[in-house]
Amino acid sequence: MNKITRSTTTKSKLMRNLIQRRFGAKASQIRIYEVGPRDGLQNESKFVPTDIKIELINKLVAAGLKDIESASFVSPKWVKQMSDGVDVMKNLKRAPGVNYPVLMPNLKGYEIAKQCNIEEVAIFPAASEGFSQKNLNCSVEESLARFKLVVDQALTDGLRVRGYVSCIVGCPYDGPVDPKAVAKISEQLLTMGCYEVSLGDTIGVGTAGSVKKMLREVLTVAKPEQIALHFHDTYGQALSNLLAGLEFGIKTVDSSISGLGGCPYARGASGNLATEDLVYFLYGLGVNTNIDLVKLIEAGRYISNYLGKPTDSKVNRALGDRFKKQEDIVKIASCDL
Ligand SMILES: CC(C)(COP(=O)([O-])OP(=O)([O-])OC[C@H]1O[C@@H](n2cnc3c(N)ncnc32)[C@H](O)[C@@H]1OP(=O)([O-])[O-])[C@@H](O)C(=O)NCCC(=O)NCCSC(=O)C[C@@](C)(O)CC(=O)[O-]
Repeated sequence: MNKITRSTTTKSKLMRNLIQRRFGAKASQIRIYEVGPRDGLQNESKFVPTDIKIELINKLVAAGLKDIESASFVSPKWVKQMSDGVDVMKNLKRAPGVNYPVLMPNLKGYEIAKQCNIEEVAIFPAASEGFSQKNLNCSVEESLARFKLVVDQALTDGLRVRGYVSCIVGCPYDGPVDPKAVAKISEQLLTMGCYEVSLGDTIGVGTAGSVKKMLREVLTVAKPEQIALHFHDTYGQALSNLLAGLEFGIKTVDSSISGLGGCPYARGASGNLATEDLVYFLYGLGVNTNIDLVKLIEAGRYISNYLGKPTDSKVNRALGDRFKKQEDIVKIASCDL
């Protein structure tokens, strides 16, 4: 073994050891939950035709993603972009081993979604009253009562249910959010029967400091393996917030292809953490995600080109067309240059 290869191998081993000490032995099992086809597209004003939505989902599957939130069944009067959920889910050819969850605000959405052979549903109360009123047209308490009906029915039908909590740090209408309120809703969702609670920094105001404070409270009522992190990158804090969250042993991360995303009812919100940036970041930590970054970048370009705007993923912009092989990108990310 020559000197350079030896030093590279030693560096990789050191990196793996560091990660295992810092993030636990199973850091390599981080699960990426892709929200691009739902959260990513719901905020786009130009209607994306069903076949483009389906092609995007297929490209994400080809890149290796295993959990892809594919549609929402909300009122078409509220979010027109998502009004073709039935067509998306009925025409999508499901790949084995891939989970295609869908989001809904009430039993009506559940009943429509149920016609589409779904296996997992997502519900989305907020930790703040102001956002609940704007996004769901009801109080937090009323929303929880509606969501309970969805959960009860879904569990009776043998489906899995994921719960989001929106506005985990700040609300565009009420300002700062008390971590205790986030913990309370998280606990209620778990008690209802959600297998996982995804903590959404809807407007991306969180910092590593505020996210840690919030997580300390939430983890008094939930185990790290019941929690997912969902960061919008409005203030450029998503990756540092994620690093803070990984230190608590959380192993599921939401992200959106090309950094698309945002809620039409959250003033000032921008896109989610970009999946390309997340995968690059994880490869840099020595975490093998089994995602093909070349194909992921291609998926990001596909949807950005369709939308006629540049990608919001910095990694996609930086790597672009320069690399055709996955191993070359992984080398850059892990500094094995
Ligand atoms: C909850 C409602 C429906 C209340 O809205 P409303 O106007 O109070 O409800 P309604 O019961 O009076 O219904 C109004 C109309 O919508 C119909 N309707 C009612 N429900 C459905 C349904 N499910 N599917 C299809 N149609 C539906 C209903 O039948 C009626 O039609 P009409 O009789 O007038 O012809 C509305 O506020 C809504 O749909 N909100 C959803 C808004 C949304 O999708 N926001 C984005 C997702 S949340 C998010 O992105 C955050 C997250 C999850 O990513 C995490 C994070 O980032 O923090």
